[in-house]
Amino acid sequence: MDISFKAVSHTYQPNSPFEYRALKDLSFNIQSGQFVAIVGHTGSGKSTLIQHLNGLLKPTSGEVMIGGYRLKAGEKTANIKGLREKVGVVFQYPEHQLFEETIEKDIAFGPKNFGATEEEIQTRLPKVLEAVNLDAKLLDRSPFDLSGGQMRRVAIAGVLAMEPEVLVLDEPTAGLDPKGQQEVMDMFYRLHHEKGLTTILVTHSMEDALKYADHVIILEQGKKHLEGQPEEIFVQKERLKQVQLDVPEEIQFLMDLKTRLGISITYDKHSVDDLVREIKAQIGGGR
Ligand SMILES: Nc1ncnc2c1ncn2[C@@H]1O[C@H](COP(=O)(O)OP(=O)(O)OP(=O)(O)O)[C@@H](O)[C@H]1O
Repeated sequence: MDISFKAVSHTYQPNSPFEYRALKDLSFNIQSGQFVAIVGHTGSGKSTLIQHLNGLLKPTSGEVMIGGYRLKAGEKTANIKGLREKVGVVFQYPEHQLFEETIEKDIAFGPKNFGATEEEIQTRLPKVLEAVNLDAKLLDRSPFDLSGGQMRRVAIAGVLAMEPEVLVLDEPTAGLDPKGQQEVMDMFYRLHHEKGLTTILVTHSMEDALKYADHVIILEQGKKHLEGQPEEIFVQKERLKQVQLDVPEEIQFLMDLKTRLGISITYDKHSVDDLVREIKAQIGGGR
């Protein structure tokens, strides 16, 4: 689904002493099928932004379009349930929201709520278990018997079981060890391509944004600071520094190669082997 924000502002608790303008005149477009990273410091408005994607929040002014669904102040969104079915949100620490007595019931909760039949649920279950790499033998167990990493997979399976078209991920790897982080991100990346999803990832990791996203939006105090393709955005060291963000390690490495050794390699999601080959070619290092 195409998504657009048109001059969106969001003010919390308006006309009260606690009034806070968390989004300020924000405009951008996301095309169906894109993998977008939203990056920004604590308090820059990332969570506020993503809550507009499934109608948990509405703009105070401006307009959000998600496919054919419109969110606008003073206007009732037609069929908001349909929107929530199509936009799956994996909130931070989603395992905290598990509550059913078995894993099967927890995964089935969302689809059931949206009217999926028992038969449909039984067809979806093996697929989502496979996607998150969970053993079907666990279905009758309590989610609370599992490890933290497995509990998160159950929670993610519950979102996938809704068969969303748009997947919104709010820091999905927070609190996982490095191996778990990579597994979870690789899983989302695979799903994104296999299912032709539109994916919106909120992250603090410049490396993840570089590795997985094809479009990046950097927020600062509720405003758009930078937007574009990762390889355009992440070379802008000074602009990133203004908002206390660093150039991702891989890009910094390529920049250092250029300034220190005169080796010029354009960023292109290299594997280590590709990189070694290119460096060798430039320094005349033979095979
Ligand atoms: N319910 C609320 N009432 C008042 N202010 C709020 C509310 N929720 C968030 N804010 C404020 O809005 C600003 C943006 O918050 P938001 O959670 O969107 O930022 P964020 O970029 O997601 O931060 P983090 O990385 O810490 O999750 C913050 O200054 C926050 O204090």
